Amino acid sequence: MDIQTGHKESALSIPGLGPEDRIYPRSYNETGGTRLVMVKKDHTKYLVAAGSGPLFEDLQGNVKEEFKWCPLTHENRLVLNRYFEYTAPQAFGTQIATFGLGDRLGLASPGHLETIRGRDVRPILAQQSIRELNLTGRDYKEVLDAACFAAFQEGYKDGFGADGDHLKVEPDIEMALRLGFTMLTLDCSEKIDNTVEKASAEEREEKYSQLPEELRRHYEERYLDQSFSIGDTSIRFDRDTLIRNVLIYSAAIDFMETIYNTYIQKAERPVDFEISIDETETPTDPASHYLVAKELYSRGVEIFSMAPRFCGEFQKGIDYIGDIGQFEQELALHARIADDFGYKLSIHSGSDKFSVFPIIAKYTKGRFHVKTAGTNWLEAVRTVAQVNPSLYRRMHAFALEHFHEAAAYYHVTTDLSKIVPLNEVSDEALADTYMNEDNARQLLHITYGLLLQAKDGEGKFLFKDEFYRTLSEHEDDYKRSLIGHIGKHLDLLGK
Ligand SMILES: O=C(O)[C@@H](O)[C@@H](O)[C@H](O)C(=O)CO
Repeated sequence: MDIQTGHKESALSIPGLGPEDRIYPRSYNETGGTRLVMVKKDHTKYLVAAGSGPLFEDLQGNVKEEFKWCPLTHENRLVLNRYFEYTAPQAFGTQIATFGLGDRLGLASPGHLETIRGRDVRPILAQQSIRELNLTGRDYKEVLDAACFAAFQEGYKDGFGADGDHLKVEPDIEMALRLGFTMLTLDCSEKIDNTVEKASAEEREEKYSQLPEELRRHYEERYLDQSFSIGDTSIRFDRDTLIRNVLIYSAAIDFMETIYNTYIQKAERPVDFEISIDETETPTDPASHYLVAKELYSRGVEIFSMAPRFCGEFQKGIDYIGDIGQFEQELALHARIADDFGYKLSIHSGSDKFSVFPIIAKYTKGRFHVKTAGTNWLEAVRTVAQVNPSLYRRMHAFALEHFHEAAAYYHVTTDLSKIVPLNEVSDEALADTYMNEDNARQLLHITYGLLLQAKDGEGKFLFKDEFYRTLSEHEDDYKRSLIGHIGKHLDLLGK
């Protein structure tokens, strides 16, 4: 099979590739006497090197008929990073919109890059939380390898990021930084006191009085009975408001400062630092967002983005649930706070929030960070439903049986009784019936880990191997599905 390289030499003709195999022409590169391209043979991808030179020598692989066939290993990914800077992740800072495209399978990034290419937004391709790693059985090396190889495969040279997402403890932060992640999302949910909103004023006073006198004085001197402007809106911290915010957020703010001073300030390269306070029971009042931001910046902590918990529901894989008028009112304030302090507003669980994307685009003035992950998993499931109905039926039935185990990891309000029974749906109607209905979307969304890890009595994967093989056989179908669906997200975000 030949690849027209547009180079003065003849086309690169690679022996041993059959009609089912493929060459990825955008991956083609030449350096120092080596010609390199990515191919897929028998549903396995390789880097194929020809010629000679340091790159040919540095890549690990088997030489056949003067071609070195190099597997997509971590070691070969590091070699690519050394020779081709665009295959390594980078930080982006606060001035350009960024879009998180968490890829639980390690298969979605080529489609993501095809979608985002040429748009005024940059992709954070390697974005997985520890929760996702635990549920999929992957690690950060694999996540970052897949993203780097995708950039090489697609010849995407505009830069991509790598987000250690929802990190809560220092060992995970150290591991992500050591592996070269360029963004850290610090999850402060376990430092936020959610009991405060349910307490009485007397109980809050009592709890507040037990805080160190120095801490109480710190906040009272700076905020008590003070008013602050957020655009045309003035916020004021009366005693009860201040006490509530100090009880809810002061430990989290100290945690943010410690992590910033310990890791971000001392990092050897730029790291985008995101604060996540979205996965808490307590919606983030704009006044609370302001106080957290004011405290951070007064302590010298500068961030890339902040993810508040918005009013309403940002549930996984479905549109916004709530009063859009109230959402718009509060988002305008959240966006203004982020703008005034110079960071970006971050929107978590951004998958499919189509009804609020125009509002987000408007008030962030197109400078945002939006995170998605589950929606590209669901597009993979949609593709399987279209081309391998038997596999989809088996996965769907398993998901129904194990849904409640998965519901422990994600907050959803799925009503299983509203999901049409499988035996009432034809093969041809599976994708439309289930991938366009909220309850079925959430059923398949949150059970991804159980589905991918499920094994039979002999230790053989029930679905995973067939799932990956099906997506490999229908690589272009999956890519088209992603381009359409993720493209809809970006179109509505004005990108
Ligand atoms: O599912 C997860 O654990 C993560 O992908 C998400 O929580 C992520 O932070 C996100 O908001 C993507 O929608």
